[in-house]
Amino acid sequence: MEKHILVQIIASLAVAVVVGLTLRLYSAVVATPRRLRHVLKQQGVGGPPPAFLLGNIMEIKNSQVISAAAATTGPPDSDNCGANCVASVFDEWRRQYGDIYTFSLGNKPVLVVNNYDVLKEVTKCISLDLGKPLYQAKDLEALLGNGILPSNGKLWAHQRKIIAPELFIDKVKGMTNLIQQSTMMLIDSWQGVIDAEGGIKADIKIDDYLKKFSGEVISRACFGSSYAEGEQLFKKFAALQQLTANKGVLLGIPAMRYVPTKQNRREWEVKRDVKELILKLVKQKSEENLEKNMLQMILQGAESSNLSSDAVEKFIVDNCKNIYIAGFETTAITASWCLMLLASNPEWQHRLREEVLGVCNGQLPDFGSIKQMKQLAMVINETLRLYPPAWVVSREALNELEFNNIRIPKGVCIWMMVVSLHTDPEIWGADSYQFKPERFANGTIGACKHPNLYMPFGVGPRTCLGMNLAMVELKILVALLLSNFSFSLSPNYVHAPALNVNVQPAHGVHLLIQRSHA
Ligand code: HEM
Repeated sequence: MEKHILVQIIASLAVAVVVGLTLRLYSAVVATPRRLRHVLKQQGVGGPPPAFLLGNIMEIKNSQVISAAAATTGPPDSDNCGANCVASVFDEWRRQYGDIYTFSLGNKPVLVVNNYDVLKEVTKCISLDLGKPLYQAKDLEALLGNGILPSNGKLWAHQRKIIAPELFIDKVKGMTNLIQQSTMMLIDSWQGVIDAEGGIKADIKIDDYLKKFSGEVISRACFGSSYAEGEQLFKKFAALQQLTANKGVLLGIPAMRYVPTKQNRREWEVKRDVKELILKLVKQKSEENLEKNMLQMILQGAESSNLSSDAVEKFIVDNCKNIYIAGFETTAITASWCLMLLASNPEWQHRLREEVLGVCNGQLPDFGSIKQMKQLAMVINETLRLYPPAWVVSREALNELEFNNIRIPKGVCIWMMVVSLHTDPEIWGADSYQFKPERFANGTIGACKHPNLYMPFGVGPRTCLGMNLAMVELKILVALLLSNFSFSLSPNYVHAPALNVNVQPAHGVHLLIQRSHA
């Protein structure tokens, strides 16, 4: 009899657990997203109807496939810039539903904001209630962990306090030598290819060389190692990034990241390898007892945080991963796009070379001289306008917020479509899709109607910490390359901006590189 009662109790408990879990799942997947969309709809914000579980992911995915088919050979068409590879479906929704609309990323409602008054308030908001989307921390866990890029609240503030001073402009000034040396290594390798091909010019796919360059700079500047020492690590990062990008639509599906699919198992394995490699590097560098660099600061920051030893390890590994990932590919891709644009616009290439040679007067470009290269700054700004590596700046309302009388309930994400805003004719004028660096002659303020909507480095308190380093790095690199070579597009170049994690050239950038004075 007693046994019978026990079985009944266990069965009732099991039913209660199953019902509880089902209700929670229903709430997370159906009821909450529906309620959030309803709150927005009541305020006149519409959008495409979401499909069960996937939301609108398939429409976005299909529009990217169509955009990828728009690849062209030769110089880029005036409207085939970064905006072309991502924005088609978003532009269509904007036409249909207006400047503010909502779509669903899996079960997550996302508010896309193109309205300037609302954007003005979002970009100025400094509240910790406007944070990074929580889905990013979950979906990109293997890649970013809980480092500075996806974290929020007190943890984020603590990480920023540790990392920011290491990237202040006076610190970057001290990195000029190593940037010059890393560029000279790149120049030597291109000279070598040219020599092997007869000594005058060579057809070179530049992307991997530029990645090696930016990897060298970030390894030496932030971690006191070299690209060669960190090479294995960079390869693992690339593998992790590719595994994340391969997930495509699966990324948005709730709980998919826990399923031991072949892809997920591979991701867990690479993640373990990355952790081991970083910890080995940290151990080696702290034993060398060199001058303090970012690695040492992250180490100190972790140790002073009253964390358990596992948590200290995680803090270090996650933040090292974040710095590498934030600064490595973004800078390399910008350099690729910049050289592609200079190769397609010989008159600008000529103007910049004249400027560099005039300012440097036979010396290497350095921190002082690059400040005088106004046209170089204009070209880099224009590159980042047309091909911003980060095509969207995203946030989540971690508590209810209000912008320009629009109530944004907790849990709604906000997307600022950088690629669309950077080419919006209302902001930049009728020539918004064209490469015209002269628009930046008087800085961002003179270039467009709403300067806060030029956001290649993001906005507000979460603005890119590596902006100074990236700009100095790009200026020294381009100035030195222009003093040594001239560039034209190779017949092998296929222009196809594509969306991976960043906006990048799908088939790489092939240039004919000729030795100057050859
Ligand atoms: C052309 C090169 C680069 C571009 C276009 C770029 C762009 C960005 C963007 C768009 C964000 C997000 C901002 C936001 O959400 O508002 C960001 C964040 C960040 N970037 Fe960069 N970045 C570049 C280079 C670098 C470099 C070289 C480093 C470091 C060595 C770096 C470190 C960071 C960090 C640490 C954050 C996180 C800031 C935070 O959340 O508080 N970036 N970057």
